[in-house]
Amino acid sequence: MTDRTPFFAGLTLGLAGGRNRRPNQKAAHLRPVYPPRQENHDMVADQINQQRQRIDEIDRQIVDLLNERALCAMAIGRSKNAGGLPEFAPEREQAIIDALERHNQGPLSGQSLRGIFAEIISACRAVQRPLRVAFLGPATTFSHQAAMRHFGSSCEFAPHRSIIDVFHEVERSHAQVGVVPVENSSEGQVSVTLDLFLESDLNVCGEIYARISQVLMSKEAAIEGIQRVYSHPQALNQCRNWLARNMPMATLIESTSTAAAAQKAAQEDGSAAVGSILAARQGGLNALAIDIQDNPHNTTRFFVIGRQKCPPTGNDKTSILFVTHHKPGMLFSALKHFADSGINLTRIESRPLKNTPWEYVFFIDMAGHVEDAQVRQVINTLDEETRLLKVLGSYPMGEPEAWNGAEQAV
Ligand SMILES: C=C(O[C@@H]1C=C(C(=O)O)C=C[C@H]1O)C(=O)O
Repeated sequence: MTDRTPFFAGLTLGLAGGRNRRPNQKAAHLRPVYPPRQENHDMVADQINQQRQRIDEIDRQIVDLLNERALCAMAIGRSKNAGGLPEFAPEREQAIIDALERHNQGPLSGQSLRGIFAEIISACRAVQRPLRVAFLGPATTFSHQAAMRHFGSSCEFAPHRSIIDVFHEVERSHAQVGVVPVENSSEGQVSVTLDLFLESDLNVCGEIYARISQVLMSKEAAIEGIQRVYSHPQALNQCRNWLARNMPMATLIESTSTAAAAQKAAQEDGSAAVGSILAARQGGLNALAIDIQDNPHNTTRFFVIGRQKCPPTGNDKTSILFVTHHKPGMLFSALKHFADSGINLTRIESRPLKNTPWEYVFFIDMAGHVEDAQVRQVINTLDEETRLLKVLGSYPMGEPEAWNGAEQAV
């Protein structure tokens, strides 16, 4: 991806018009820094130099240690190849991050540490074999960003035109994993994804929560000149009130993705797009307003799908789907098994069964792993009582992303 200078000009403009900052209030990093008074100057310079030398020394040690770590990963990769095991081991990656968070004494935050180790693990995975990650493209969609944050940048990211293509790529082994949206905190279920699980044999082997900050972007310098706003229907819905309040005269036009909308806005005068700050940057567009989603806590949950199953980590979720017999009390009876076993349900959703009108398939997420005795037992009972039951997978419980605001996403 290339940075283009106009984006930065546009971003500054956008921030001034953004929701959280008054026009003349400068961000701390933009305030002028004055040189220290002359008498302190030498002492300060000396202190800084000393610490910088120390940092240079530490950085060299870090590089040596990282290479030592990569050599271990290569050796593990060779053993896995010999044993026919997949290179990607999500449960091990989760265990590493959890243990390091427990070990961490600060001042680095847990979130910083997670980001750093996502990249370290990504690089060590890549020396075995780069992980190929299929996602709903084009580049810069929220799926792409969620995938990059979760898997680090040392992967092959493969954009696809539709969610069904992402499933197919993983099914055909063209990619080891795929990232697909499953639900949004404002807009609810992503029905295409749910429906595909009925037909597909892929497993859910991870979940990613991504805070969604929507940006209004355009090659125009101000909102006033904009007649058309492009975006994915989900994104337009997420910003419906803001758009009605701030640009009531603009026509809203649906696109296949937020990234495609940004491309359209880059080609047309008088047009804007709603999408990610990354899409604005990629398209060289001005960010005219940031965080325009009506719900400030707008979050999308993604599933990582793969052909492999994920062993327990001690902090997992399990997703299943089932179809009950069409008799009174069947859903109640199914849910009662979970209640009786004290299993915490984290989501329940239904979708119509396509080939049997007025019958439904239920999707349930629960705390626990399918190898846990209690979860196993309830699933076995349900299997006997229902017309169809499918375990979609057990996977490490994801953590909702801490909110830094759109500026940090730059
Ligand atoms: C090195 C391994 O392979 C991969 C890389 C990992 C790492 O860099 O720590 C962890 C898990 C795997 O996805 C391993 O399985 O231990």
